Amino acid sequence: MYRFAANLSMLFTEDPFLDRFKAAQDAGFEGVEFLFPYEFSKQDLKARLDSTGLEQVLFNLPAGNWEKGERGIAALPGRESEFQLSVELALDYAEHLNCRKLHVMAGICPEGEALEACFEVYLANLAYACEQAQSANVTVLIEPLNTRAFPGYLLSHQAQARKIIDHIAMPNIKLQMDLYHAQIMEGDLSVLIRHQMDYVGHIQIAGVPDRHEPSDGEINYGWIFSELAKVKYDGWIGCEYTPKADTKSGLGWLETARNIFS
Ligand SMILES: O=C(O)C(=O)[C@H](O)CO
Ligand SMILES: [Mg+2]
Repeated sequence: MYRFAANLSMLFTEDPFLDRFKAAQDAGFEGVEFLFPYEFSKQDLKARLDSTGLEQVLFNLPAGNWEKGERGIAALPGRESEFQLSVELALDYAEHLNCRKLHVMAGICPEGEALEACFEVYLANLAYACEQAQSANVTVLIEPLNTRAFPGYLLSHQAQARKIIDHIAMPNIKLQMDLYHAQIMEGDLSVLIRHQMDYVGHIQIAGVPDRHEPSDGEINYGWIFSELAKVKYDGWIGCEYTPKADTKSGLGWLETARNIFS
């Protein structure tokens, strides 16, 4: 049966980052994910995992200059050697944290660059990342992001991601199916769940349209969780949302989900 992971980049932000692991454990989570671990030492992160018994489920490769608006470098021509170094760094952290999933962000095609050139670089970089990750028993994830929150991002639809996965044709590239993004871009989530789970390596959830708790907004997650149970999804569900108020008071939905589906 699937398990819920707390995304520490968005949850428990009432606490300093390294204290969020204990907060997640106290709230009953069994795993954590986050965007970028690199400002912290592997040792400090590992110590939090060891002391809480939490599993490190996922994190992202370095994604360029986030403050300057970069959202990944995998598809950026001329940044290939930077990308290769980012793969090396991420795999080093992944090994230390015993993390088996890494999200490779594509990026936003720069002004003046042809989309075809960006896609070519993207495919070559993904193949490189998969080759490096395979010996480390790590799965590379690609995630379509919605164009409202991520204007210009190279990957925005589930079918696009499936085509890329088929093209790379390696066993350790999978889809990071974030239902928040999928609902905004295409909806029809039940059919996506029923027909594309062979591609899925990780799922994330949040309410739509405001990316608050799953209990907030237009998605009926009670229905979604039962659909995931029907297809026997037994991976992780990353809780990647901005709490409406504070994290703890917004966790009632998780209690309900656990009572029904665990
Ligand atoms: O924003 C998301 O949904 C993600 O999961 C990316 O990793 C970071 O933006
Ligand atoms: Mg996501």
